[in-house]
Amino acid sequence: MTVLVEQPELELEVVEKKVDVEENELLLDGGFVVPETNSFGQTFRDYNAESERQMSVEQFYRTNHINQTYDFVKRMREDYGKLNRVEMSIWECCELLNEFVDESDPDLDEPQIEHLLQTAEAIRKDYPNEDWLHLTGLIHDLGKVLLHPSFGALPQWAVVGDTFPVGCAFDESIVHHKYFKENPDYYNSAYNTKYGVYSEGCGLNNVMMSWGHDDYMYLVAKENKSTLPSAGLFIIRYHSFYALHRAGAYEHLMNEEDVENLKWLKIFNKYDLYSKSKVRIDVEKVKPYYLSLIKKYFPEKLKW
Ligand SMILES: O[C@H]1[C@H](O)[C@@H](O)[C@H](O)[C@@H](O)[C@H]1O
Ligand SMILES: [Fe+2]
Ligand SMILES: [Fe+2]
Repeated sequence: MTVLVEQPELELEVVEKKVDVEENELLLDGGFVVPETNSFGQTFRDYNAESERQMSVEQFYRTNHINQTYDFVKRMREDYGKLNRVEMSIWECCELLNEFVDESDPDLDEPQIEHLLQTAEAIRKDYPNEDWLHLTGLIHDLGKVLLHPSFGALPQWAVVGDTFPVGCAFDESIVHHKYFKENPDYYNSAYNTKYGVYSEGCGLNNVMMSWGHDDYMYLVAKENKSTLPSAGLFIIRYHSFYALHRAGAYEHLMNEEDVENLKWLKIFNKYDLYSKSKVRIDVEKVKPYYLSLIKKYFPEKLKW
């Protein structure tokens, strides 16, 4: 049976307003105050600022860039795409994430569940009618469960951090780009050109992205027949693809549907990034609302 999923409508005017706001970090974004600095007193996503986390984050990206090759990604997609490891609900997965801290993130050292709820609640305030977007906020990082022993306890470099296409040249806008010089694909003439194994407008769906929590959670949602709209699935799959949604690289690989979905991703990104703070959310208070959304868009138990 094919389930037809309604695509949310995005008024262009709204997008333009949001984009304007991006230029001035202090302006309100439909109610959400975009903070100037992260909880360490630095600007967000400053990968060079001297901080407690700078060195470990850079070390993280070095290992990530060396090991994310076309062959590695292909193997991981095949293996983890089988979804034969665990059966659990979405909420159970949120709870599993409680113990993990993301080593790639210069802006956050809180357990992941805090980040999920902070993102979702910030979106909910500004977009009260887009319940699919609230749920997308809650689940977008659930793929980090790959760090858990029942998923083979993958190393951080294979789970978190920004993502990028493999199979074509690594764009200069990617964080700590210099470490790609130690990646074997960098010297492979099939992979190191602008298009590599891809073609103009082929669609991101046909592009292999570095392996991590985004692509994995997308596979989980899709294979378990989530009824989230395509924009929701797109956000989950590409939210770490900063070279695209922030720097505008790789646009030549997008098709028309990608262009539409990218508008929602840009909105989402502001909440994902700037809601990171030390302000705790009362989990028990908001839990019933999110359980009702999970019920609407997902089966009770999912294969992971
Ligand atoms: O460090 C962060 C973190 O791992 C996020 O979950 C991911 O989406 C970002 O792109 C990354 O830079
Ligand atoms: Fe993420
Ligand atoms: Fe996130």
